[in-house]
Amino acid sequence: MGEKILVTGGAGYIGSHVVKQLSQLGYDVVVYDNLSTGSSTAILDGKLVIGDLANIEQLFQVFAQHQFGAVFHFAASISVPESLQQPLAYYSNNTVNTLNLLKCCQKFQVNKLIFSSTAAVYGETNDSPVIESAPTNPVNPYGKSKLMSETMIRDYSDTSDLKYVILRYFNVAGADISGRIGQSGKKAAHLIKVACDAALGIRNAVNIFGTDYPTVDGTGVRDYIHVEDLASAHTDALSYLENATENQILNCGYGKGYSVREVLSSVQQVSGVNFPIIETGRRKGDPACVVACGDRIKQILDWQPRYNCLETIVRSTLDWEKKKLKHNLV
Ligand SMILES: NC(=O)c1ccc[n+]([C@@H]2O[C@H](COP(=O)([O-])OP(=O)(O)OC[C@H]3O[C@@H](n4cnc5c(N)ncnc54)[C@H](O)[C@@H]3O)[C@@H](O)[C@H]2O)c1
Ligand SMILES: O=c1ccn([C@@H]2O[C@H](COP(=O)(O)OP(=O)(O)O[C@H]3O[C@H](CO)[C@@H](O)[C@H](O)[C@H]3O)[C@@H](O)[C@H]2O)c(=O)[nH]1
Repeated sequence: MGEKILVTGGAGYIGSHVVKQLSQLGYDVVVYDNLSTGSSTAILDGKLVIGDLANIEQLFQVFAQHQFGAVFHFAASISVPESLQQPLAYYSNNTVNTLNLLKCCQKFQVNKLIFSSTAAVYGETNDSPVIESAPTNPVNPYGKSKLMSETMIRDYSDTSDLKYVILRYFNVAGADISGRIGQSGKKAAHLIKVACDAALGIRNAVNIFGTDYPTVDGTGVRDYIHVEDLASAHTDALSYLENATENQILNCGYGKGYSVREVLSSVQQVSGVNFPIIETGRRKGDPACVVACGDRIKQILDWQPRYNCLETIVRSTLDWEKKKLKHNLV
């Protein structure tokens, strides 16, 4: 067996894809997850400990039981609109619970951390594509809660042996290429998933949130990254940390933006269903355009994305949503 790795939130959408790839590489994985949005069936390999990061005593026990070589920290609450309604819940789950995890790393001398951050830390930015050194001005509690976590990680690292890679994900979509896992969270309302649901008749229509943005066609522009490529960025980050002398903050995106209309048209074309589209007002907290400069991650980690194509991303999401429908998993 390889090095022992702790994966918080490994029963969730992105975490489960990383657990799969880590196991394929021979790592010995322990998932710590409260199953609030994740599912035990998403863990294809490795051991699951059901527990909440707020329960620091249980977390201490897990660290005491295993000698972890590294920690991947995915567990969090992830909905921007929900964070605007329940900011304190987001600061508790995303910021305070990251502090709990850092206390465990300190107590048990675990010195490698890979943290799931987000493009939401940049907020409204005039830069497109956005580089990692751009100002961080998050416009919603979700983004702020993640930026606070980044700050704690950086400050703790400055005074300890902790080495970290903070990965700032852009818009994650798609599913396991072999069709075994994908996004299952009931509250997930990401654009590509919602559009696939409409194509499959699970919902009647798709709302476009805002048509008056200063973008190519007035709708929001985002950089969509396939979850398999995002997962391989994590295993590359772990390899990097094996010999790292420097910490890294890296964007995870392809550097190409698509508007909401372009995404909807791709889903209609791939599915062959012209579901209704309703133009509505802007959603609070949404920036106009968020596109990564993805040069640094390729340079530092030698990351080589394999699924950099909107149609591929849409097709794999649609296949997964079809499978969920067929097996009554919706
Ligand atoms: N999905 C995206 O587009 C996206 C974009 C940027 C960043 N991220 C970040 O990636 C990470 C994973 O997101 P995801 O899309 O896989 O979400 P997800 O909801 O599918 O996964 C989160 C997992 O964490 C678990 N969890 C939540 N709170 C917990 C707690 N207190 N204790 C133990 N387990 C807990 C959930 O049960 C779930 O399994 C998050 O940190 C998120 O902020 C996601
Ligand atoms: O029914 C919908 C859903 C979304 N959108 C638009 O589609 C774009 C993408 O929205 P969505 O898929 O909800 O993702 P974001 O709000 O961009 O946020 C995602 O991407 C961020 C990083 O960029 C992550 O931090 C968040 O966790 C993740 O939800 C935005 O312009 C939305 O306004 C619609 O028009 N209609």
